[in-house]
Amino acid sequence: MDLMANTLLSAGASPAMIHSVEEIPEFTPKALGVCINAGTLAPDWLPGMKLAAQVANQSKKPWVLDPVAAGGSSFRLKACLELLALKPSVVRGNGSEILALFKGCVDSNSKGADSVHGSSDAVEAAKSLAQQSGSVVAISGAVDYITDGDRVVCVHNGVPMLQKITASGCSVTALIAAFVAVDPSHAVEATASALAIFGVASEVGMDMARGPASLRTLLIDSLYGLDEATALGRVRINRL
Ligand SMILES: Nc1ncnc2c1ncn2[C@@H]1O[C@H](COP(=O)(O)OP(=O)(O)O)[C@@H](O)[C@H]1O
Ligand SMILES: Cc1ncsc1CCOP(=O)(O)O
Ligand SMILES: [Mg+2]
Repeated sequence: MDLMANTLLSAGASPAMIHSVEEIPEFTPKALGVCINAGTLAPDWLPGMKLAAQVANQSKKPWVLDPVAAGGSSFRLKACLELLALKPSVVRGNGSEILALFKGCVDSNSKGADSVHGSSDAVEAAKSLAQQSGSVVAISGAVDYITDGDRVVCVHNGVPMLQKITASGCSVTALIAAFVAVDPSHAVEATASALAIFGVASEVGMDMARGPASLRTLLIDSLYGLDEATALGRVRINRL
């Protein structure tokens, strides 16, 4: 939650981390976008997540799902599939998470929040999942893939060290929610842009980082200080 909120603040967004069902009906309509993250899922939390998705839908606000470790347990997979059925604008996961959602079964090789698959292993699953769900599906990894079931856009920014920072994936999903909030009718473009900008910030930070802990800090600083020339000069996006 710390890294997610600070990522959003650095990028100029205004985060609020809300859990309670008492607050969600009043709070959610005020937000321009919602991010629902399954990371620390518990039975007590699931009703709030579903309610937030429903209120976002009623308020015509985009919402984005991060199905953290979806293949890790039956409870988690069922919850993520129920959330996906509530029609997020975008679902962003790593290769293993997108494959678990597509196959609808737990993964006996699951490493939990970390992927055991490359992002390219999940491209066909992501296309089918996007067609079935109506959501834009993004797979993160060495190359990020974003699809609406028809187009596939690739983002080549980022550094491998991001895998050593917990919640880097969660944070880029939050950034996707902020970008989609700005341009809800172009969810593919907004998602690719968020992934590219997060990747560029990590590349800039990596020039001075000594390891994951310093990169974590430099990532936030780089995102905050990113200028248009650096962003446009370093973004690498193409079509598959
Ligand atoms: N090998 C890599 N090279 C460059 N960027 C990467 C690599 N692996 C992950 N990333 C980037 O790290 C961020 C988090 O992605 P990922 O590690 O796949 O998510 P998660 O933490 O949910 O598993 C994304 O912005 C992604 O592009
Ligand atoms: C390690 C862990 N366990 C539950 S949530 C979480 C963070 C996962 O974050 P990310 O998918 O961004 O690495
Ligand atoms: Mg993750």
